[in-house]
Amino acid sequence: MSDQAERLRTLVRQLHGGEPSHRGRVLTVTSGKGGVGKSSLAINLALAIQRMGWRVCLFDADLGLANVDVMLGLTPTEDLTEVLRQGFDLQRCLVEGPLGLQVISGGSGFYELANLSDPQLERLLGQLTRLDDLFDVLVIDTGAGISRTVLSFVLSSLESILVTTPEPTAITDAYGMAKVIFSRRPEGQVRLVVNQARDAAEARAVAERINLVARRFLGREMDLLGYLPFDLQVREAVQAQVPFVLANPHARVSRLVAAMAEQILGARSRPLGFSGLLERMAGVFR
Ligand SMILES: Nc1ncnc2c1ncn2[C@@H]1O[C@H](COP(=O)(O)OP(=O)(O)OP(=O)(O)O)[C@@H](O)[C@H]1O
Repeated sequence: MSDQAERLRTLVRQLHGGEPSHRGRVLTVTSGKGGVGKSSLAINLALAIQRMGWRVCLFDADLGLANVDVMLGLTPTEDLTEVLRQGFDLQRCLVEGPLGLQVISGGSGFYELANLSDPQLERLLGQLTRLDDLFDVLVIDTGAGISRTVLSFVLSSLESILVTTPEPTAITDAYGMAKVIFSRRPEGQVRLVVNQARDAAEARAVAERINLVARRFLGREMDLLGYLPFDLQVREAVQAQVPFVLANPHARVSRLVAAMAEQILGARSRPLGFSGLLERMAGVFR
């Protein structure tokens, strides 16, 4: 573990001549339970931020079972496995999406991608760090749960958006994820999004329920970034492969996502740059 931490630090020094570049923000969108609407939120949030004028890269880190490209109707030309096997530049995997959003697909149906070794994860994070000059914001859509790969991405970023629904199973798993994040990345921020909530009151009740336990057992709590109601337009947008913020920019769900984007970008930023990914991953392996 400590060897890997040292290798990561050396890599950061090599990449930046000893100086972190202090540029972009890295946001991970994650969840404890699968199927809660994480990818849908990540895509629409990335587009809402891009629409505000920021240069955004959306990385689908649900490696091996990625579907952001499908939800956007994109066909990636380069495969992430080649970056890992041959050391290709990650920039070759960038595909342009709507509004100029740049997307990197995590590949689908590749067992190898779903089971990356530590050095492969390291190489991938190193390549992401190199995108720092090209983008203002990197949105990483992680897989669900607390696997090693998911945690590597989540713990390597300082800002995480934790998605849950009001269902008890999703709430329990969201708390589980929050517990891991707070214990292993105490300096980071976790914001909660309650998807498929009846209304703002239900979302606040869900957040309070999680925070009650989090305050008591972890001594921490999460800000409620926002909520989204159940809305068939979200499902229809997935089916039509056109994100709802584009298909129906004035719909309630779209306005709620735009408000989240404004809240995040208006919030105080810690400009560590993408290089922070590796520095913090080194901390994970310490
Ligand atoms: N607010 C919503 N209203 C209605 N349907 C929704 C809403 N949010 C998500 N969905 C639907 O729920 C399904 C799962 O969404 P999504 O793929 O974004 O979840 P996920 O958490 O990323 O799943 P996974 O864990 O498999 O990656 C999709 O069919 C999506 O259209």
